[in-house]
Amino acid sequence: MDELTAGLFNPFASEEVAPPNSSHWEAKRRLAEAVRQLNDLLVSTVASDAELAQASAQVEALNRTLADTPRLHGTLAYLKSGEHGHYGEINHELNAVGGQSNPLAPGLNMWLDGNRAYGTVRCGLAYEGPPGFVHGGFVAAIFDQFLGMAQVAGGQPGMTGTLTVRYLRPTPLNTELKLSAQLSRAEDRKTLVSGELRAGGEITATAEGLFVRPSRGMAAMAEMAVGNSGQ
Ligand SMILES: CCCCCCCC/C=C\CCCCCCCC(=O)SCCNC(=O)CCNC(=O)[C@H](O)C(C)(C)COP(=O)(O)OP(=O)(O)OC[C@H]1O[C@@H](n2cnc3c(N)ncnc32)[C@H](O)[C@@H]1OP(=O)(O)O
Repeated sequence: MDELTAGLFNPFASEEVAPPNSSHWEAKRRLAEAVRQLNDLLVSTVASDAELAQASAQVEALNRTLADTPRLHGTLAYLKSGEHGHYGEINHELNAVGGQSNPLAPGLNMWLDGNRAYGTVRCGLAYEGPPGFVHGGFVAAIFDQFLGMAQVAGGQPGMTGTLTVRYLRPTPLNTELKLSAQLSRAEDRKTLVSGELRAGGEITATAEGLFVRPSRGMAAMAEMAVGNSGQ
């Protein structure tokens, strides 16, 4: 474990969503929730063209305001600022699948109980693929993140090498989905994790992930990413 992996799992180790660690994240979670609602409203509204044009102008004005505020580009920049918590806390807020403060993320919550990992997630209308059901790419993304966090319990966290998803039946929108996972094997740099996704007690998909700790180590991988986050 290193600076990045130390404490990574802690914020997730609770059945309740871990509360924000500062007023900054509290404020950002509120904004993220408002943007999630905006997403749902955008895909469902059949307002007039004039109303849509007016809404666009309002959002564009807000974007200009936020573009003029101080910004940090990427989780590593947040970590290096020293003001926004440890890596696990920052990832808990900004991760693309699990981040509470990232409106792209459906907001995956997860926790450990013994040697099993559990999680819950709900995907709104913006995640629709087949009519009324979650897009399969998001199901895979949820497994990638969930199994990716579960493998941290094995003590040798790595990057997703291979992820196999078996879609057994469609996964419904606007429904609390339940995840569970267990470590199948952890040897040297490879960790194998398998998991299930359930809706209303029925398994809709299963997955197996093989995670490989990079030969250079995770921290070196992160350093390699500096400059990729846009300015
Ligand atoms: C970016 C910075 C991140 C910072 C993180 C901070 C700490 C957080 C800590 C922990 C949290 C983790 C949370 C993750 C959750 C999200 C998961 C994702 O979405 S990850 C993104 C998608 N995945 C990739 O982009 C991988 C891209 N691929 C690679 O980087 C490399 O190919 C890598 C690391 C997978 C392997 O590279 P090698 O050079 O270290 O591997 P070699 O030495 O060749 O192989 C070692 C063993 O692994 C097998 N192997 C290698 N690649 C494999 C693969 N793709 N599938 C299956 N097996 C593979 C090989 O056959 C070999 O096995 P034999 O020892 O011979 O038995």
